[in-house]
Amino acid sequence: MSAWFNQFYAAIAQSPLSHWLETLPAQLKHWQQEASHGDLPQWQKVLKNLPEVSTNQVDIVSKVAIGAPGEMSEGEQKQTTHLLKRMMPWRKGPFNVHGIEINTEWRSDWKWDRLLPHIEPLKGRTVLDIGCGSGYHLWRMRGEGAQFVVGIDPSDLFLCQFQAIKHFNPDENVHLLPLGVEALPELKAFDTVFSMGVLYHRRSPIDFLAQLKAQLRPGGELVLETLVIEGDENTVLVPTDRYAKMRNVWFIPSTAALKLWMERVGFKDVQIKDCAITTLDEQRKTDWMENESLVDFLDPTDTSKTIEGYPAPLRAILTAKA
Ligand SMILES: Nc1ncnc2c1ncn2[C@@H]1O[C@H](C[S@+](CC[C@H]([NH3+])C(=O)[O-])CC(=O)[O-])[C@@H](O)[C@H]1O
Repeated sequence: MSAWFNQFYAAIAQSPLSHWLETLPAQLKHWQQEASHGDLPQWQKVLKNLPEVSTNQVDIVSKVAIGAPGEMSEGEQKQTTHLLKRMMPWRKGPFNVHGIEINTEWRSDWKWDRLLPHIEPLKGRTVLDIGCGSGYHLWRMRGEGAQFVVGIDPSDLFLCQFQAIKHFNPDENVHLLPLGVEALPELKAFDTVFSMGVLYHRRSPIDFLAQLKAQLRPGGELVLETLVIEGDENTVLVPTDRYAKMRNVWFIPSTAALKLWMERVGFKDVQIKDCAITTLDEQRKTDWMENESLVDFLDPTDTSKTIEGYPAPLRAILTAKA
């Protein structure tokens, strides 16, 4: 684990991110101490047992698929499937690892397809994905030619899932750090910052937007994806309790309200690029995520509503400049 982070420190030491080294090592040391009391040691064991299989065949441009047929024996494939299943639930993907199809709860590739035509080309860019989950989109960012890709997500499980994929595709320019957005100093160094599916989990969304802006170099691009509702610039839904059975949903603005919030924190050229209802094909239960999924979160008699009676999940993609 220290090796993962040491690789990251070495990679940023001579870069515009070097000032991160003033705070990051102490934070990750603290995280390591805390995490050692949870499930992390068990997932680390899983990672240690993954077979060593190298490949030159990696497709991270049209999907995330690693390996060519025949590189992994049938026995290794069985063993790997068993080990990866010990890291369930797999939510964001899908991944194909040496023929093993990790059919995740979400078709994260569909979100990627929706946003890619609308963003500045990633070629040569240093990018940050805040709340990156298992890191599916990190690979797709690298696939678009980003030079250096960093994801942050506070979940220990998602870090380990990411490391499992990285084990089979050890790209030194793709990293995931177990941090929440609140742990970031004002880095002002990234060319593009993504944050998808996180704003509604924040109690203070305007502060969150300011934190995103503080990670960008002047002129850098924000790509923001979040739940929205229909309405004008003063429309925002604050659920009385749960939203789609999630306890931690705080603010669901209209796209017009969100645009206003972004402008109020100083973003320029804010544009609403896409708005899509989440379908039952995009988020569903699979062999790799056996818990409840979207179908269980919607009103069984009217799927335009959540089970609590709110508008069903509608997601928008906005871009803006720092
Ligand atoms: N304080 C925090 N700071 C950063 N991340 C956080 C925080 N709290 C929770 N998260 C993380 O934000 C992610 C939200 S999921 C979107 C994944 C991906 N981006 C996707 O667009 O598919 C959307 C959803 O499941 O509702 C999870 O991985 C959390 O661990």
